Amino acid sequence: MAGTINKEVCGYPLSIFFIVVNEFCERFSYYGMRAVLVLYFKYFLRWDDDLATSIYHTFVALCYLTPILGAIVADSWLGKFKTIIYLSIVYAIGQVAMAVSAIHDITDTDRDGTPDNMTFHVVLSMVGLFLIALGTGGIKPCVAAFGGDQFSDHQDRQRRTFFSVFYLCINGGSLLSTIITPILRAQDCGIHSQQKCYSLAFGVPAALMLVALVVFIVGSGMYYKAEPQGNIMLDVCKCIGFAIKNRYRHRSNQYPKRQHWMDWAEEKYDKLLIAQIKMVLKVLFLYIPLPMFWTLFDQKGSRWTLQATTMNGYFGSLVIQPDQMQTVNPILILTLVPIMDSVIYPLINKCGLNFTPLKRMTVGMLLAAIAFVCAALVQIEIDVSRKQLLYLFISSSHFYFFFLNLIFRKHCPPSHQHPRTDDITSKPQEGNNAIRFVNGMKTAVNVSIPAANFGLIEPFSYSNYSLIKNGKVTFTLWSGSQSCEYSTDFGFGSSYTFFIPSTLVFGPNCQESITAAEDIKPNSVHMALQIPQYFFITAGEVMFSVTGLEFSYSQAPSNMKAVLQAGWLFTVAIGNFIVLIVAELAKLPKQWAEYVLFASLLVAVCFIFSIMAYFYTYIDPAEIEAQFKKNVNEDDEDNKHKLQKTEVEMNKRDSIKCHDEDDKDKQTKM
Ligand SMILES: CC(C)C[C@H](N)C(=O)N1CCC[C@H]1C(=O)O
Repeated sequence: MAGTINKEVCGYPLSIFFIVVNEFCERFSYYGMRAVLVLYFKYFLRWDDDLATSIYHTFVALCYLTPILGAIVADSWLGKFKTIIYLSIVYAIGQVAMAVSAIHDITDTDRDGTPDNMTFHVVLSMVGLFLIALGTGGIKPCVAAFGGDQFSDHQDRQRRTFFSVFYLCINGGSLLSTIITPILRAQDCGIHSQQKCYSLAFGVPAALMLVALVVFIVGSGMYYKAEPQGNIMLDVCKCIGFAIKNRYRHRSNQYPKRQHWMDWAEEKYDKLLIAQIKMVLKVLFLYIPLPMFWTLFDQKGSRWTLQATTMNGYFGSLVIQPDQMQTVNPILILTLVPIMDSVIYPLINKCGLNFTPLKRMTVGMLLAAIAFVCAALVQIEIDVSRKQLLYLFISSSHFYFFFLNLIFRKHCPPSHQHPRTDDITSKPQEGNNAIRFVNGMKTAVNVSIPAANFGLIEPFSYSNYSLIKNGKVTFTLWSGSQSCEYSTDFGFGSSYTFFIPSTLVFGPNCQESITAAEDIKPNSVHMALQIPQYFFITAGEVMFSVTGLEFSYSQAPSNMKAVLQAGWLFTVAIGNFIVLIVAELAKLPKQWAEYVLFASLLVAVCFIFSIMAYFYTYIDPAEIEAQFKKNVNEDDEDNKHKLQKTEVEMNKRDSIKCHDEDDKDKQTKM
């Protein structure tokens, strides 16, 4: 950061305050919008589950692919500062487009609460998502690298702390927004008719993105802004291309070997550029095994959440929904990052162990593998409890149906004596409870709750199953003008059949008259058992991801800092793709076996990575670049001297020649 005067507070450049606040707001915006996106697709745009999931994952993957674009623009053309400003504007426009696309009143001409021109909403939201992916991905590598740029070469320790604080901000922002936006979405809003408020759930992230932009601009006067160094990526590609071609041209044994294949570009390209490309390639090569970490990490949003749906979420009086378990990750990040930085790493140092960045990343991968072993153990526990429940279910249902048949035979005309066979045999999805009613009365009964209507149940018949959430539910039973209420509490993943007896007396409540048969017991394995797996994956993330972020910065040449950050984020994108592929291909009969398979794969990859890391030599790019520049200057001096010498000699020769010619002239004249 030569030549910049930057205000410092406690040894840290003041400018980084604006950068971390910007990151906090940006991550709030991104994760907040993402938290309600699938529900928006499903309930607002009315897409089916498959389409909603595919578009969601495509969007997430795109967000981690666009960093390459942003990095190229920043390092080669606009510089990081301008790239962040321009792409943040694109990003904010995208968020506003999303918020507008979720206002149902815009096309609700008949005012029935549903949009009448769905194409408008779909097109606007897709344009919005594209702009968001471009913006969030584009600025992500630039913001991290721009933050790193604010430190001088001697501020290594401060820069490391910056990357930790940066990670804390990412997770602080995401934690807050994933709690807040679902609450906003659940509100009712609208001009002509009230609907779930997706526009507010997207509007608040849009506002936060504008705040992020303003905060970043306010800090403008304080930043160190490294100048872009021309179309560096084009030069890099050309240089690599030339090295390969030149090597191929000189493949015969008669040409002496060169130390590195990139040295074959020496005939045409600057030695500094070749050295810089070597630095980048070395790090990129090291990145090859890394997507496997993200493949495991990203499954906490899918497989682990599905696992939570088969568990019991009652924490005392607090009920945790399966998808809320994911917030354990950012919560743990907020506690583990400071503990690692101020206790664990210094302790390891004190023990005389050199815990290098690559060693930390290796341990991080191992911790993620342990997390998956924990997930497998929890899965085995769930499977065992389910087997017991299934056994209970089968044995109790035998008695139960025997009992029902007796009643039917006694009360039903022969034409109605058809006990149904489509009884539920497996646990309901997503932690819901499957409920049905049997009407033992001679008159039809209507049963309803605010969220579902079981319809009119004919005498001596069953209703269909309805899925309802956990918690206390009050059913209202109607027969003609008479009604009564029946309340009960549900856990997660159970199934009940409620029997309305012929002797039911309607009154204010019919609590005592209705009997419940438990077809499938509620989930018995507690969600708290997932905490160890969350702990290990998050501890792994702190060691792997925070370190990787800093490593990518510190090992990158000055003109390719953002590019290498983009390379790092690219490993996240590939990890996401692998999850998509695996979800399609891996059809292991047992879920716990799949977890063990992933853990083993990561251990294998980790082993390969540790070998690669062993051969990696840490460099100080600034020092190498300075050395090259010095050499070039010295060469320039040498060249100048040589040139001067040559000029003098040439002049001498010329004057001798002139003298000779003068003499000749003189002689001829004579
Ligand atoms: C999934 C959490 C909300 C965020 C996660 N702990 C995290 O910080 N990241 C996941 C991918 C990289 C990083 C991020 O930059 O968002």
